[in-house]
Amino acid sequence: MADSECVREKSNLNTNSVNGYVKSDTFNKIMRGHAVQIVTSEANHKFNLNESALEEILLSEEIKDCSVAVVSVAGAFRKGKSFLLDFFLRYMKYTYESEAAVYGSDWMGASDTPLEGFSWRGGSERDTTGILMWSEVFITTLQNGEKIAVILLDTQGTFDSESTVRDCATVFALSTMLSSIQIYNLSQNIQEDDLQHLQLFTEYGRLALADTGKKPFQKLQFLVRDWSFPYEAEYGAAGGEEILERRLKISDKQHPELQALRKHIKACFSEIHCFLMPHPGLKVATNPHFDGRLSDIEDEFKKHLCSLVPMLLSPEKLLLKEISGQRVKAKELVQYFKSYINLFSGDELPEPKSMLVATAEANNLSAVAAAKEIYQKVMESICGGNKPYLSAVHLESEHLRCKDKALEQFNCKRKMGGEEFSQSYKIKLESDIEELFNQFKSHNESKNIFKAARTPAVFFAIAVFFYIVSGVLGLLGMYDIANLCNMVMGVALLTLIVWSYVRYRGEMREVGEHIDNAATVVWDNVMKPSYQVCLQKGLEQAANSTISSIAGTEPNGKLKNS
Ligand SMILES: Nc1nc2c(ncn2[C@@H]2O[C@H](COP(=O)(O)OP(=O)(O)OP(=O)(O)O)[C@@H](O)[C@H]2O)c(=O)[nH]1
Ligand SMILES: [Mg+2]
Repeated sequence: MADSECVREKSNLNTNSVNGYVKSDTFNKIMRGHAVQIVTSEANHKFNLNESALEEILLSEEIKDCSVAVVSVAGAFRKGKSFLLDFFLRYMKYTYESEAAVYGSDWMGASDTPLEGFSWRGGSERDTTGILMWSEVFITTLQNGEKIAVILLDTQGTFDSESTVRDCATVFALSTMLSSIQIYNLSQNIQEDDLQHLQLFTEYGRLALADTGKKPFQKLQFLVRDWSFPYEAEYGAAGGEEILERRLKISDKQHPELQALRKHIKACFSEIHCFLMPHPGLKVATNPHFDGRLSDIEDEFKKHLCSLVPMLLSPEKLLLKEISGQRVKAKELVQYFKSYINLFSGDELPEPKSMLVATAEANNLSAVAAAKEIYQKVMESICGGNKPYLSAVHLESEHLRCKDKALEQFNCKRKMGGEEFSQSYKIKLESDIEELFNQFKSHNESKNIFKAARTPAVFFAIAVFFYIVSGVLGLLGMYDIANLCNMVMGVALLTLIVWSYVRYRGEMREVGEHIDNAATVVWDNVMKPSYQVCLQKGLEQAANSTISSIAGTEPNGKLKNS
């Protein structure tokens, strides 16, 4: 946009224009509206929505049924986001408010007026936290007569020393999801790490949204501050497009990882643009007493600000917020704020990690997988598949040997993140190995033919026992009890038939399980103890007879008649 377009002469105004910038004391004195903290960042790294404040702005009679254009500025901390937004505010007031005409002929205002609006300041410590919305919503009418509302959002800068990667991703993703124009504020250049962070944050936002098959976000405007290479690409939109084209170019020669990153970014936004801003001058960057007055800002910066702001915010350039192809009204935006913030405060989304933590995690997980594979392979060769049954003691000692081998392999592997970090993965490996061992154990048990035959043997023994008892009782004339014994025998035989059917057909497996459990109970509580008692008695008897034959006495203690 030409410089002259920015300077709007209002013939009925008594203003004093110098170098295109208006000297007017009235400008900015009437600063209506204020920044409202919509999303607050809590000490426990949670984000809260200030619903009442949001509703107060968006549900006001005047705008609640209007479609909205939401402009947000995001990016690293301390890079002039809030400062830029205050110029947006000046433009909005000048262009969209009827009284704005009294301020002068140039939206940038007087050269000696401090810059006000969203809080901004110099220094190295972060200023903005959470997400702020300007309380005054600007209203304009489109050519088709539709009234629309323009909303400005300021966001917490990313990568300050108090925020986790999750905090940064949440703010960036939330503001991208809720805005129709996201301005990605960068310093000096578009670097590969800027693109990587954009990929991470937008992926986080995309994950939170239901996949509609469409591009999830609308316009992305890269804004490079302090561009120092105008001889390579000129300041402004044309130079920006040139740089953007170079940075987002995909070629076959590129590593697949770099190609994927670029494809991802292009797939996320329906429009991507770039603008190169010159340095605003040393007073802006280094003077602690700088209060934002235009007279302290370099002309080159003001000139390009004058083309950037209308390019984004003039009525014909505004982009209406759409979600899933539907225009969003102000009252609906409240709902979206609520549901999106809930998405990010829940546990459903994976935790975005720093590059080191994510790499160290992947590293340790692959070491765990390799060690587990070794354990599994060796155990497989000992007791897996069609290998014969192994005694429990033998299996246990083999398990310990293989476990040691796997742990040694895990310890030997080089891993990122340090000893303490990998300790939790070692614990995970041990528990995974125990789980695998339990599987091998039960598989091994199933190969024990005696254990497999326990259920039929128990029920068959019950049937035979009660058959004999009923015969004896029949002989003694105790027919009632004999009949009862016959019935128990019948039930035992029937159970045996059902069990055989279940085993053969593989159906009604829970019935089979109950029968096996019943057989185990009978075996453990009745048959095994009686068998052990008999065995012990037999052994005692055998020992006694051996002793007595050596001592020349009868097993009952009497002397033999030799
Ligand atoms: N070098 C340089 N400094 C700028 C520019 N714009 C503003 N500043 C200065 O940068 C400092 C920080 O400005 P803010 O607007 O508070 O920055 P911010 O990105 O909102 O910072 P946080 O809220 O902490 O994330 C101020 O001293 C501004 O004067 C610019 O384009 N280049
Ligand atoms: Mg700020």
